[in-house]
Amino acid sequence: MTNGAHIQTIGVSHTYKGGGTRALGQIDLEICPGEALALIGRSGCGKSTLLHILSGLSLPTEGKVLVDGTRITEPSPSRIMMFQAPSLYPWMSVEQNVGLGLRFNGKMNEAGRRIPEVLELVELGDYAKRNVQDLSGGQQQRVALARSLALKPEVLLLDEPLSALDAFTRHALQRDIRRICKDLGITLVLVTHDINEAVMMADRALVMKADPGDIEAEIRIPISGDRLPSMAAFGDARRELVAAYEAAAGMAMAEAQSFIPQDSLNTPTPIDRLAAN
Ligand SMILES: Nc1ncnc2c1ncn2[C@@H]1O[C@H](COP(=O)(O)OP(=O)(O)OP(=O)(O)O)[C@@H](O)[C@H]1O
Repeated sequence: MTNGAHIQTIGVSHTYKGGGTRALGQIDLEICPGEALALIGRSGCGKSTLLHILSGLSLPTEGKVLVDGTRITEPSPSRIMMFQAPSLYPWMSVEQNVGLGLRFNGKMNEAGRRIPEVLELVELGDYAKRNVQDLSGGQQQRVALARSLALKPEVLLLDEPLSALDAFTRHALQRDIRRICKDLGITLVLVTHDINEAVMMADRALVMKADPGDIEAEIRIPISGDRLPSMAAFGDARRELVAAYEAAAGMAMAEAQSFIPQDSLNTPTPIDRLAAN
């Protein structure tokens, strides 16, 4: 269990060198310890740029990011970023891949205890000795998640890590990542194009607009316990988010709806079916 980190951005703006694209206008936001926050918006509105700045991988052109009151100037193993590709070493076993973060951070003395612990958390306890090449895409993302968790991060930053997965696997991971972060007290920030993913995973969603990237709306998603797309509260939050997305993107509702996987509009999703059995 960590305390989760408190994150604050003060006047953060970013202009890329070269082409001079102003990717972010002026972002002032606060994320509470242990909160799950989604950044959502059309392509090019600056979601990934903001996530990279929160991780310390990029420094803003102006403004600053404070984590627990301290200005960040570089990446840290306490703030882990996960991407669409799980980036595993294919010739290594599951446990060797999970131990890589510990190895690179000089913490191999913790491997014997931490690796089995985090493999249990991601439900891969029986897969420790397996080669990662023999795992499905969803299981490989679970290995990458276990590798991140082994470092006991205070912040997990997700840049659409589930977008390449099938609907069933994706829903299961959305549920499990939220549960694990809540159980461990990790502050979660995720970038997604998928409105359902935001409602499945986040306590709050920030809807961004482009030119320059800015926060246009904030939607709270106060659904306690397990979330299912068939719940009335889920549908309410999704409708609110679609309306905000539509306004931010300057598009018609029908066009905004086309960004949402149709399988979860009104029909039961794989997760609903799982819960019903
Ligand atoms: N390395 C770069 N150099 C110059 N401009 C960039 C660079 N990376 C991103 N941009 C520009 O900055 C703006 C914001 O890009 P960013 O990738 O943050 O948006 P995004 O909302 O994450 O988009 P997507 O959803 O497509 O990933 C865009 O106009 C993009 O073209």
